[in-house]
Amino acid sequence: MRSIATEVAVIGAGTAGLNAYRAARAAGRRAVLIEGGPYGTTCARVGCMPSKLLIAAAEAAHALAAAPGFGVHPGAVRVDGAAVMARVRAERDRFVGFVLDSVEQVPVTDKLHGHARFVAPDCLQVDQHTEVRAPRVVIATGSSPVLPPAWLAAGPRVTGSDAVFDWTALPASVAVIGSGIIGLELGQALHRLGVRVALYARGDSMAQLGDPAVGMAAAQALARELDIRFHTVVKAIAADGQQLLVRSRDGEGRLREERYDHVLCAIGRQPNVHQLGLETTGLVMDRHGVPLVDPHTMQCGASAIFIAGDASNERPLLPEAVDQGKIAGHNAARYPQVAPGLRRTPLAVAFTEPQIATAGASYRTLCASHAGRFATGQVSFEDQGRSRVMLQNQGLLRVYGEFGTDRFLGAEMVAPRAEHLAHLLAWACQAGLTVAAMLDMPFYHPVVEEGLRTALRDLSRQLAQGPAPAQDGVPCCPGE
Ligand SMILES: Cc1cc2nc3c(=O)[nH]c(=O)nc-3n(C[C@H](O)[C@H](O)[C@H](O)COP(=O)(O)OP(=O)(O)OC[C@H]3O[C@@H](n4cnc5c(N)ncnc54)[C@H](O)[C@@H]3O)c2cc1C
Ligand SMILES: NC(=O)c1ccc[n+]([C@@H]2O[C@H](COP(=O)([O-])OP(=O)(O)OC[C@H]3O[C@@H](n4cnc5c(N)ncnc54)[C@H](O)[C@@H]3O)[C@@H](O)[C@H]2O)c1
Repeated sequence: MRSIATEVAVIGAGTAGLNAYRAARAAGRRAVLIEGGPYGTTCARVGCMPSKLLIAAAEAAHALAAAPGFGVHPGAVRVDGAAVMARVRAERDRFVGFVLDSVEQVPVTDKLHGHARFVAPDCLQVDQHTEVRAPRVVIATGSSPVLPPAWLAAGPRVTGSDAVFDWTALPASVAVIGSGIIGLELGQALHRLGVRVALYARGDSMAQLGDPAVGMAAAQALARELDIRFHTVVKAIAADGQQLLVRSRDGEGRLREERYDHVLCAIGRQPNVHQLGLETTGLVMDRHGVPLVDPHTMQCGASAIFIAGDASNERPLLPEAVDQGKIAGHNAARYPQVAPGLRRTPLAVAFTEPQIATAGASYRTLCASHAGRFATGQVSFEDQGRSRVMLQNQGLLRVYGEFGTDRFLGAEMVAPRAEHLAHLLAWACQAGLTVAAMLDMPFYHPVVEEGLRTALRDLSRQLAQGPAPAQDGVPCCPGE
């Protein structure tokens, strides 16, 4: 085994790792980037980009299906599944190509291929071929889908989301398990492309939502179109000829057996930290076995080990992987002089229709941090002018503000064009605006943002009334 020495070792050449490597080099350190799988990043190969390509095709099909509502009759619509998937794969490959170009810019001497694991806090072993001595390490190993072995045993047609983007045609039927972001985005897209989809949700949670009222509105809006089996647990999956037999039990205890061509398992992702030899590092772990990390410095305890991206299990989203990677790489280079980096207001968007978005503090966070100290304003999009014009008049937006300061705290929504509303709200939140200051901003007409203004006016009224007096026995969450 050969041995090399460097100043900063980065494990994983995904989005977080590439940003960490560049930040460490920019700070003047020698660095080595270690990658165990294919280059190209999860985002470009099997994440954000191919999923949005599939959704874009589904939106095109849906626009035709919705056209008669406007008196426009497009005639017989045919979805060419092979062509849909060919475009998804071709565009995906193009995006991956851009990442590969940037990896090419990394000098060969700074790149190492193989799986790294710690043998000591300052020493990594890469496969069986190289020992890397590094006084500072960034863990940027990403995450993997949770795939129960008992389900996988039913055969190769039980998969996580990665496999979908390599399909060369659309199957006739798919069972989607999980009502998180991946299950809802891909389940709705496949349904709109003509695939028979049933989505199994063990409860009634929807994507990242925690506000029960918004969650219910999302469940109603999506279930209008998609076959969602709420409170239904998948008990077993078995091979049945060319198909898969899914056995499930619903909330009333009824058992069902149904056949599908594929099962898409979307029950969450877990950080890739369990094969890293972390037991040799002395780091303190949380209950999931992920090292405890300072979210402002990305430093694990007082050690010279940093963690970034999905591996940190903090906010497993692309923009966070970029920011965390930069902070981790910069601080690894400066260790022991670490400093807080820029963490932005939380923002998350599920690209369903209507879109599901959260900005700023979530309802659940506020129930813990601001119990009885925040007010809620809301608007339904059912009668919102522009939304009705577009025949997209469904959804609910709830905005939260702080009693006493009038400060805007956050929002949860299922709404038309929520990606844009959520950006506005995240910016307002990060700028520390009060609700009154937000209402002083311009609102054009007729726009979906007028719905946001209605919700803010409602919030303003609730804030002016002050918190409701606490009542014995009544859970005192928001002042609503
Ligand atoms: C279907 C899907 C859709 C998504 N859509 C969105 C979206 O629309 N918007 C959004 O913001 N986010 C989205 N995400 C999330 C986003 O893709 C991730 O948060 C982001 O890509 C994580 O980047 P990362 O650098 O942490 O991990 P990765 O890009 O996965 O990089 C980790 C790298 O580490 C390597 N590695 C692992 N272990 C080792 C080891 N021991 N040694 C060496 N190398 C190792 C892996 O091979 C991998 O290349 C989506 C995710 C999925 C799955
Ligand atoms: N648009 C985006 O930004 C986007 C898109 C896709 C993925 N992502 C990222 O990827 C992450 C992973 O997505 P995900 O949807 O796999 O996970 P998730 O954590 O968002 O959702 C998993 C869902 O599966 C359910 N579940 C768990 N175990 C189950 C079981 N045994 N049976 C049935 N249901 C079960 C959970 O209750 C939850 O609703 C997301 O949290 C997000 O960070 C983001």
